[in-house]
Amino acid sequence: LGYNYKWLRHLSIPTDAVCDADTIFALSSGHGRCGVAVVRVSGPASSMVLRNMTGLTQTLPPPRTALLRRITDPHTKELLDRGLVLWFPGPHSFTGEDSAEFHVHGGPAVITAVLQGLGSLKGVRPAEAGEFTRRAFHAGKLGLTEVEGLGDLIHAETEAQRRQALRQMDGELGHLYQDWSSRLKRCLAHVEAFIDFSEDELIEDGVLNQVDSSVHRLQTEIERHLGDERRGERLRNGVQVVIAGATNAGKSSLLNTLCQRPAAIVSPIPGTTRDVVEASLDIGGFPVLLSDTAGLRDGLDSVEREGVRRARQRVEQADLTLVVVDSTQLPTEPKQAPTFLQGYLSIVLPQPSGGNPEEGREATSDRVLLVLNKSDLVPEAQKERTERELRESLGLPPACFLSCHTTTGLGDFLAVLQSRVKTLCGNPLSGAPSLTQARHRAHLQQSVQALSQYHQYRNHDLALAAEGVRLALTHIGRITGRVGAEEILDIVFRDFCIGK
Ligand SMILES: Nc1nc2c(ncn2[C@@H]2O[C@H](COP(=O)(O)OP(=O)(O)OP(=O)(O)O)[C@@H](O)[C@H]2O)c(=O)[nH]1
Ligand SMILES: [K+]
Ligand SMILES: [Mg+2]
Repeated sequence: LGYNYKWLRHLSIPTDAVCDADTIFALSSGHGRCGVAVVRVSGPASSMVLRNMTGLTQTLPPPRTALLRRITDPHTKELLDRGLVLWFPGPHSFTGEDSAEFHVHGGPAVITAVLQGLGSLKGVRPAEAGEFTRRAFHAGKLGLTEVEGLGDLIHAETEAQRRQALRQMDGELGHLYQDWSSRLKRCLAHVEAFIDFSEDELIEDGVLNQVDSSVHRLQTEIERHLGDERRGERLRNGVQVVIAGATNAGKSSLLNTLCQRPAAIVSPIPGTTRDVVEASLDIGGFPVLLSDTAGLRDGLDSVEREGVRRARQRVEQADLTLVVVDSTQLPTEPKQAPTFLQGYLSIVLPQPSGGNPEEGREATSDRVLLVLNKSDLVPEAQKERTERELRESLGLPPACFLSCHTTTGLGDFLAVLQSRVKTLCGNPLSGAPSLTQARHRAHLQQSVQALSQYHQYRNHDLALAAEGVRLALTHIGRITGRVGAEEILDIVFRDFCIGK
């Protein structure tokens, strides 16, 4: 276990999980027909596996160097394929153990034959989901946030997601949490020293004041990290964009235009859409989960009413709502357009309950985009004057004229949409690394809460105050995996596939 032993003591992991002597193997490249498939092997028997499968009886290949070999069945010696083999002696491997790789032709029969050959060797078994990464974690090659970053990198579908995941895998988020953790440890050590030695006057009085300000600074930093309006989580999970509006405004047409396929049924019959229809989009490198919803009206039948209920629910949860308006319904006198649209918005969006109306208006502007659809049916002059009126009227969210039929105005609309989505996700490369997971958020919130326990008891019960710091430390430790419960590890590794 080498140098990792020190912090492994803090992990309540059954020792058999750490010292698993099995050698594992799995197909690490994607499933299905492909040019090259990579089969990975890790564990103490890796060198034996390599010898038996490649006929390299005397010497092993030089470390980390590809060698073209005949790959054979270990028992019958039948030729299975010719491919590249690589040898990674531990600890300089992904898992920290002796490992090997076979790069073979990606046909299903070749892969099956190689996997069967490996499985027939003694002490060698198929890997479980995430087991390679789990071994890397136990060997101290990766922290838990790095493991999660790796998982996100494997699942990243857009450019911005890839950047954020890579940053996390590189350890930036882990370092931030590690830094908080070591500062908390120092605070705890000082409080405990004060408890133990202050009566003998072996410790100066200023120590506690220092701890006070350190704890205070930490609280502020963690709270700032928490106050990111979920940008990192949004980038990781996708921005929730909901299309809403009256029946027949062209909501489903907009969904289909944006995802460039007939995902939702379009028809001139009002009340066509009932179920929420979803599509994933990549908007300028940012992930968007777009939902089309039922047109809002007092439903005629119970099914439509349920559709409207679901639509309203989606709007409430949305990061951004595209409110679609049929432009032919706009007043022909452009001066009246702002008032008309204010009224339209108040029907589509849930009414803000109390609070400052100015604030409510600002929040609406941020979370809404008006799409004035069917612009092909509106005279050019009326459009221009309406646009001018809308620009000059305060308090309305930005509005774009668009025709789903001719796609006129689509470019401008996409530019506005992209800049909104970008703001909602933040730049994954600038500033401090983002909070990316609800799991981290929960522990950080509990950590901040525990720190307020410190302040609460600081003047009358130092033992309880110290307990607050200890608790805060435990929660940060749960994020990085340094202080771990097996369930947390299970949750993290479960998200990996076999071969990772
Ligand atoms: N001229 C014109 N017609 C459009 C445009 N967009 C949609 N339509 C038509 O408007 C009608 C309603 O379109 P849908 O996309 O089904 O409208 P919806 O808002 O999803 O309707 P519901 O699901 O019933 O609420 C269809 O006949 C579309 O062809 C447009 O840009 N121009
Ligand atoms: K319709
Ligand atoms: Mg529809």
